[in-house]
Amino acid sequence: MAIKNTQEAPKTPKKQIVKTIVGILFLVIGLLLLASFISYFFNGFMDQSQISDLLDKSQTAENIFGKFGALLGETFVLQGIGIVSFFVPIFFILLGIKVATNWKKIKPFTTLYQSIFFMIWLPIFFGCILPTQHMLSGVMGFEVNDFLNSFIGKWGVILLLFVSLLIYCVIHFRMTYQSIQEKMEERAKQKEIERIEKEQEKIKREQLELRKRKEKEEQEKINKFNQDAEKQQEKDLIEELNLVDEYEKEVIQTRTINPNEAFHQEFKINQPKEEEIIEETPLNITELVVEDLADDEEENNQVDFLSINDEQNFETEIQPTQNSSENGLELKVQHVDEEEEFEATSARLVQEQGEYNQRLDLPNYQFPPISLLKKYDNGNTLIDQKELETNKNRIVETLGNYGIGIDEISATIGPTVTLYEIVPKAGVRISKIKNLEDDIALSLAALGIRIIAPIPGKGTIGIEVPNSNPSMVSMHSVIASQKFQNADMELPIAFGKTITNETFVADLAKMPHLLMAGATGQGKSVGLNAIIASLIYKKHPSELKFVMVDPKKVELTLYSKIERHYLAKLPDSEEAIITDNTKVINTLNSLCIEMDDRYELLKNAFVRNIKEYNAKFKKRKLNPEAGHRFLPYIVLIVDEFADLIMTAGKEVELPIARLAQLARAVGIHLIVATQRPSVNVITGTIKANFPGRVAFRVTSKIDSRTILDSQGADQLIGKGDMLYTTGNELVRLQCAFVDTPEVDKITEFIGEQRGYPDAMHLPEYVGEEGGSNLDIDLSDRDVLFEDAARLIVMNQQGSASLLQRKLKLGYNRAGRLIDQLEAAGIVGPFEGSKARQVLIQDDMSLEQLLNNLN
Ligand SMILES: Nc1ncnc2c1ncn2[C@@H]1O[C@H](COP(=O)(O)OP(=O)(O)OP(=O)(O)O)[C@@H](O)[C@H]1O
Repeated sequence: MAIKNTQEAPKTPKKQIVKTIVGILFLVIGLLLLASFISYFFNGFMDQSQISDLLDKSQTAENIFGKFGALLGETFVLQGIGIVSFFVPIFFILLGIKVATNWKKIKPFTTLYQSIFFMIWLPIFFGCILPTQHMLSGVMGFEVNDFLNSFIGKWGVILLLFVSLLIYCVIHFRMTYQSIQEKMEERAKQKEIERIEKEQEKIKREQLELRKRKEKEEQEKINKFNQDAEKQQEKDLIEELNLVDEYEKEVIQTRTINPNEAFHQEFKINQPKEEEIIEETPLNITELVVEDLADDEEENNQVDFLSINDEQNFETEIQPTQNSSENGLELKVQHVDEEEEFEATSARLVQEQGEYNQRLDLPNYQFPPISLLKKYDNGNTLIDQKELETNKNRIVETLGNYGIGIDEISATIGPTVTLYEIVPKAGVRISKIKNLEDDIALSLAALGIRIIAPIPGKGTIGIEVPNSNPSMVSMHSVIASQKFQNADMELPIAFGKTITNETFVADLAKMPHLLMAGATGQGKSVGLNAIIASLIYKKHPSELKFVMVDPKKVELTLYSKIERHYLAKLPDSEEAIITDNTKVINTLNSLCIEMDDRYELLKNAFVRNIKEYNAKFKKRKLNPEAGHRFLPYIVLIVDEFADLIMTAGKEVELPIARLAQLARAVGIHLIVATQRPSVNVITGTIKANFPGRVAFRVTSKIDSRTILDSQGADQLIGKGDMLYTTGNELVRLQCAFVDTPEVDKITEFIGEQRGYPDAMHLPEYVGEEGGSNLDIDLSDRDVLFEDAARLIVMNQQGSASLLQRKLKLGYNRAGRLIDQLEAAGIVGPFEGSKARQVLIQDDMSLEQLLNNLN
């Protein structure tokens, strides 16, 4: 929809003409005075006598404008105010330009007003410090200084000049103590911002280098993997070849001698006797063969030929082996045959049983119907023509005030914001519009103005203005959309709608990990629910598992209903949704083990990623007896990452970073959300491995930079207004809204259906704190062991958190100490949520025990 800018009507030409003429006259006067004054400075003394009689033609002046110029110089410069006379021509020049052009930036009267002080001050100043230089002070400066000198003395004049200058500065530049302080603070802030920017840039550079390094490493890994695979393949082939070789020999012998094993023995041990036995034995096929053997022992091939003719199956077994045993070239023949045979087997299996269908695990599983999601009344964007017109006028006006002309302006109405696209007049600098961001926001009296200058791919400038009546984007509308329903993606996520009201669908498998940030109450949890719902609407329980970490304990609990369908957990844990931060470490490490296991499977299957692997598995080319299985995608969701980092630090960061670096190929994807996108939560390593970013509204520009590497998230308007990027351009979206009752309905619908017996079990991980006391070697005690023992006995409280707090330790070390204390009999065994019992009651007994230990 386009609104054309109405151009200002031109002024009447007559008025313009008069103005132009007057302007030129002023300009000429100014230039005349200026040239006369300059000329007077060089020739003034020579011309002084020439102007005594202006009408005497015999007398000529050196001044550029002759006697008239000399007279002007004499009057203004020498007899008047000295060098400051130059203010006069400058004023006329400015006035001339102003009148002729009406150029807003030129303000001659303001300039005059501002220079009056110096027109008085400077002549007195020159009169005081250079009393003989009349050209500088003029007669006025000289006389006034003379008078003041006689009145208050030379030092009095100097003081007067200094004080008056100071007062002028205070008034003119508002040079108060506070303002100076503010300026200094501002400068310090500016410096701080610059420092942060530099740091961010450094981090960015480091990230880039890290990413490059990672890619190189990964490439090397892949190369090594391929080489290993090739070597292994060759080795396998040679082994098989040898095996078949041996087998061939065995078979030949068996064929020639069987069915009588004893006969075979005899044949082997004593060949000459053989003939005799044959003679005595009634004629049969075996005898025939042996007979042949005896007749022509050198021609083994013949024997084979006969044997082959004897039994069809035998032929296929012997033929290739026989060839391959001759030289290396036939190796390939053997390989091809086996592959063909293998292909034939899998093809036969597929023909008999059909392709493997993982969904048959739960054949009657019903996907939740879309009707479980609520339709919101205001699903369609309401166009308020008046609001559009007002905003357009204000934008045009504001830009006009800063001298930015507009050729064209158009509006695209989105669910929460309207994008006004501007085509500026030729020659307008883009940075100028960008700098006016705050002014435009002020004049539109709205939060959340974002200026996109220029809009990538278009030659226009975008100004996003929030709608006064934003419309809700329902989950229903995005799930029901063609775009989502027909999405040909591995893990499609319907985030919401773009500014052009199109459903926005992204593939988590491509991202491959997602970092989400936003201040509290801006829509993070709703966003997570939208992601989970999108995946559930597309993926069968056999194809997707979630690992959920929810330190807030309330956000993801609803999903416990679908534990037996969609969740994965550690084998020994009761709850599938992890709310205890200490358990997270085990789960993350367990996921790392799962990742390594999956890589092993991929390696054995000679494929590079989960998609190829599963495709091969479905074609029944991978033997389940060799450990192969259909691999569901695993999506790890962490709702409050800052909390985890605070409590477990590196112990969480390392497995997360490892998963983020490597897990994409094996179908493990991470979605990490945080309220606090500060650099100590989202560290460089984490950031470098999470290319997908979603930012809801954050409170500062710095937070926005941390999450998006650019500002913008601080200007969002909240309530699901978000920016999404995968490293290229930012996309502004309105996140789809899915309410708790809707999630409840979906999980209930799924939960009521038949599921797996339990949540998917992740591999077992025995953490450092997981070992039994029997494993603990008390001769290798922690150096803080005695301190910890004394602290526990003194407080009579056997908890790791006490040690963490008082001794400033990480969780793991405190846990290890507690285990050692338990092994030493100072504290009792683990009692769930209660603190451990302290078994030593006083210091004396403790010292005794410690002595014994030593
Ligand atoms: N996409 C959306 N559309 C409309 N309203 C929304 C949307 N997302 C969030 N809201 C509104 O904002 C409120 C807070 O959202 P949400 O609970 O997701 O915030 P949050 O960022 O998770 O907060 P916290 O970090 O404190 O949990 C919601 O109750 C809802 O009213």
